[in-house]
Amino acid sequence: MSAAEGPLVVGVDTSTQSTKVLVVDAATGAVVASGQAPHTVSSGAGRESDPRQWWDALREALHQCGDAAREAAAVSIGGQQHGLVSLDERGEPVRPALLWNDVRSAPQAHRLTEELGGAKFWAERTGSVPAASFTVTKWAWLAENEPEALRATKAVRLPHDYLTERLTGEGTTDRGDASGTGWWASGTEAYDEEILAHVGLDPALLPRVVRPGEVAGTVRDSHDLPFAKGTLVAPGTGDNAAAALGLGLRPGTPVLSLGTSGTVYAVAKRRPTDPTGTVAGFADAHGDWLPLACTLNCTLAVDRVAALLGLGREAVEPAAHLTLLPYLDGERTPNLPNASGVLHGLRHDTTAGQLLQAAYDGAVHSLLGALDLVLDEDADRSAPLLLIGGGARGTAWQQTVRRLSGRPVQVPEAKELVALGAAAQAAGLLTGEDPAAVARRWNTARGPVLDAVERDEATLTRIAGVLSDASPLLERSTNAH
Ligand SMILES: Nc1ncnc2c1ncn2[C@@H]1O[C@H](COP(=O)(O)OP(=O)(O)O)[C@@H](O)[C@H]1O
Ligand SMILES: O=C(CO)[C@@H](O)[C@H](O)COP(=O)(O)O
Repeated sequence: MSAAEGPLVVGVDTSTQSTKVLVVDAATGAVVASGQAPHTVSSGAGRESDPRQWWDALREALHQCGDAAREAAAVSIGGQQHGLVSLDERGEPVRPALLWNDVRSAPQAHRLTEELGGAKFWAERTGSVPAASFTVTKWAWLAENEPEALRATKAVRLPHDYLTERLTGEGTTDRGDASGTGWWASGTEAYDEEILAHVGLDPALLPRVVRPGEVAGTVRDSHDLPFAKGTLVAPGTGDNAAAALGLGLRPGTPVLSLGTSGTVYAVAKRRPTDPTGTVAGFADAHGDWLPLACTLNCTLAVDRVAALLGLGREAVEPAAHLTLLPYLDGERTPNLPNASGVLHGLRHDTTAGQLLQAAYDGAVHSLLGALDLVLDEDADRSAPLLLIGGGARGTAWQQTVRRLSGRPVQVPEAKELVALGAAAQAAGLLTGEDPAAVARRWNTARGPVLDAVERDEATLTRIAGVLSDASPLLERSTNAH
């Protein structure tokens, strides 16, 4: 037996690049054991992963946790949002999952928006204007490009649903992740029959939406994970909603997450309906809302620039007059799915370190442009930004966010806030507490606050100018993919 004060819970983050698992003492929030195993994502035109690999990675990450995982009284799975997992009648994937950062469905996003009443209709109905990331556009892409795969599909799941179902044997999801599909009406909090009919998706193929605080199921008999039969399984949720739980987030505090995706969000009491499409009007995992903006190019894009230059991540030098829009994967914020990277201001004396700093600046600029939009009008504009995700550990990321936001930046010591939020959700099942209150009791957001510095308006203005002037180039496909 472990020396924990309370029962143990397991929180999982099945994210784009890897699965991370924490075994947590529900009484104190102490992390008793942890594990991590990588995923592979296809390169080239699309971004796909085999869902069975997520299960294998979960098993491997749990194995790294040793005996602690066996003692878990409850488990919860948070994961990358939006991915389309299509399953056959045996529950096996019909094809690899189409991931959130696969932009091939950009034409379908555009077409669906126009066909069903325009951006305002979608924002009012679902909270969001569909971009290529949204599941509904991927379903429409499948219908047009792989009709046989579509016909073979007998169940449609999101990444976290897929793993939860393999644990419990029941098809379930939650409001947070459902709100990123494009077929969940945020006004009525139910699947939208008109949208589903329009894209030819039978609602019977979709999982049941479990309410916050409800048990999604229990661990079934036949599986190869170290959980005991009957272990409670919480609803789980999308990774951003899970991190919001993991931080015990209250309205008015903005979060900037630096991972494969860059995201900026806050908890809100009012249902978001942004017709410009910059802010996605997601639901959070406990009854409020999570207005959020997301970029496709964050840590991976900057790491790629560093690798091309042969530099380490921290080898930056002030970028002076150099602008790099690091849209290596196309971009979602701003909505430029066909874009590629653009460099402006190169001179004989430009250094590699300046080029790298310009990549950081370009990546952070896109996120900060949406910061005020995700906050309620009465939010305190000088409150610290919470910086999370793998990139938050990097000094160059921290300093770039600090300089371009002009705000204090708080970096929580806890590293895996998505998995921690899932663990808090699992703990809430045992104690009857609100998971965000559990996380506050665990004091998960504690960490150093970097003081505000003067905002670098010149750089922000320069990047905005290049973005605007390069607009025809950014809308054009390079045909490299
Ligand atoms: N010490 C570090 N400094 C800067 N970046 C880091 C550091 N450690 C990890 N990262 C970045 O974190 C990213 C992974 O972050 P993570 O939030 O786990 O991504 P995801 O959830 O999308 O899988 C990597 O792409 C890497 O660039
Ligand atoms: O698409 C979004 C949010 O809308 C992304 O935030 C995904 O949820 C992937 O997250 P990471 O794996 O990068 O953390």
